[in-house]
Parts: sequence; structure tokens; C-alpha cells
Amino acid sequence: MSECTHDCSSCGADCASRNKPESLLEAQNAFSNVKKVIAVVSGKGGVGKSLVTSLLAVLTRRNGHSTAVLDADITGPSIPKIFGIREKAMGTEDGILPVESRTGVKLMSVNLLLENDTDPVIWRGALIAGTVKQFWTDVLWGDVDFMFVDMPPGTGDVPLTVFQSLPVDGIIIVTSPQELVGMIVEKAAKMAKMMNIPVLGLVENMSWIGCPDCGKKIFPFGESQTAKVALEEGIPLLAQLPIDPAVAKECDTGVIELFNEDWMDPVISAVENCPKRIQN
Ligand SMILES: Nc1ncnc2c1ncn2[C@@H]1O[C@H](COP(=O)(O)OP(=O)(O)OP(=O)(O)O)[C@@H](O)[C@H]1O
Repeated sequence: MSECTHDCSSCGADCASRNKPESLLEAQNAFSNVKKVIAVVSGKGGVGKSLVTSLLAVLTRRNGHSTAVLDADITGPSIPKIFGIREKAMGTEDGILPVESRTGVKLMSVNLLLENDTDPVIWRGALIAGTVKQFWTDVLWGDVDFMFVDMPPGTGDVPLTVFQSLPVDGIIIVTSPQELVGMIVEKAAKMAKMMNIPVLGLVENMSWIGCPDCGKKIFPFGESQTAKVALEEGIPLLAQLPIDPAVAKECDTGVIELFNEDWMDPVISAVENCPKRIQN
């Protein structure tokens, strides 16, 4: 066989060079040094994915890390509101500057770029996916230990773009007990496997309510199937968060940084111990 010219168009050999998949990873700009990227996914909307993403950023920040949230939920962005951010993002000739929360979490969301928070984003999938990619390539993130990506629900264009373009090190799946947990977790786990990204664990949100009189845990949706599904899938169930009016109020009034419960502790440990993934 003649020597490899690395021009596969003129050669039919089935060699390692031909089979090497082309990386679609987008490089960071010269002003960004993001060390780990954690994607937060859910099967459907409204299960508390943005809440969990925000808490991950707030609590890792409280532990002394520099943290950021990339709001990839372009058509339903809720991160700025949860952090009580009203100002808009500014740009320099080098790129867009993230907005910093009160405790120093760096944020980028389409709502920080729109003139009015209530303006709808009526864009086609390719434009939406392109915007998410730009949030990675064109935002001047600076030094970030942990970036949390708030994904839109499901397994559409944007999750695919994020998993292909960003160096995601781990995935946290958020579910609620009334979801079709088995199917949703399996779908997310399969997607992660296809992308070769480890699932760090599951967070079940809205699992229980604390009785206001005696503190006893009440499970309004009955016995949760999440633990069983987690076991079957070999994914750790890291936390079960209650329905808590105080948390709802912290989200609605933009003061999530005041959150002061220990429910997320195992999730934070899993994230902090997540190894850096070797990217293909
Ligand atoms: N454990 C909880 N206790 C009380 N309220 C909660 C809890 N989790 C979420 N909520 C409230 O439910 C609403 C939806 O939460 P959130 O925006 O985090 O969901 P989401 O999965 O990101 O939704 P979407 O996909 O539509 O963005 C918010 O108003 C939030 O305050």
C-alpha cells in the first residue's frame, strides 16, 4: 500500500485516519478559561431545571469557586429573573461581557441581550443553536471553574449543539416525580452515552412537602419511581428536593442567592468531584 497522504477523497483504504471522527468542538476565545462544563437537562419543561442550575452555580460559588451559567434555554430564558438581574449585557470589540450576579456568578442569557424581557424569541432552530454556540465562543467568560449550562427541555437541536460544540464534562438530569421518569431518564442517559459524556446523577425536584406543623415529609405523588429507575440505569439519585414556597419566592423575587438549605449538598459534591473529561 502506498504511503498515506491523508487525502481520503482519493483513497479507498479503511484506515485509522479515515475513521477518526472530526471534532465539532468550538474553541474558547482568548479571554475565556472555562475549566469544567456541566449540562443540566430535563425531559420536559417546568420541572425545576433552571432552579437546579442556579443552585449549582450559587452553591459552588459559595464554596469558593468561580462559576458561570450559560442559559441555553433561548426561547424560555429564566436565569436572569432567578438572579434578579435587570441590567443588560455590554460588549467590547473583543466580545460580549457576561453580567455578574450579586455574589459574582457570571451569567449569559438571551434575555440579557433583548431590549424587553417579555420580547418573544421567534427564531428557527438553527439560529437558536447558533446563538448558544456564540454564548460559548463570543462571551468573554474570564476564569471560570464551573460553567453550568441550563438546557432547554428534551433532546432537540440545542442539546445536540451543546454536546457537540462545548467540552461538557458531566450531565445532571432533573426530573419530577409525576414525569414518566423511566422513559425520560433512559432517553437522557442514552443521549449522554451516544455523546460519550458521563451522567453525574439525577435530581428529583418537587418530591415532597414538609408538613408546616410537624415537619413530617409528605409525598403528594406517592412513592417515587425515580430511585428504582436510577438503580436500573446505574445513575446515582443525588437529591430529592421538596416543593417549598420559600424557594419559589426566592426564584420569583430574584434572590436565589439567599438559598440556605442543605438539600443540594450531594449534588454539589458530585459536581466538585467530577473529573475533567478527555475530549475527542
Ligand atoms: N422545589 C420547588 N419548590 C417550589 N417551587 C419550585 C420548585 N422548583 C421549581 N419551582 C418553581 O417552578 C417554576 C419552574 O421552575 P424552573 O423555571 O426552574 O423550571 P424549568 O424546568 O427550568 O422550566 P423551563 O424548562 O420552562 O425553563 C418556577 O416558578 C420555580 O420557582
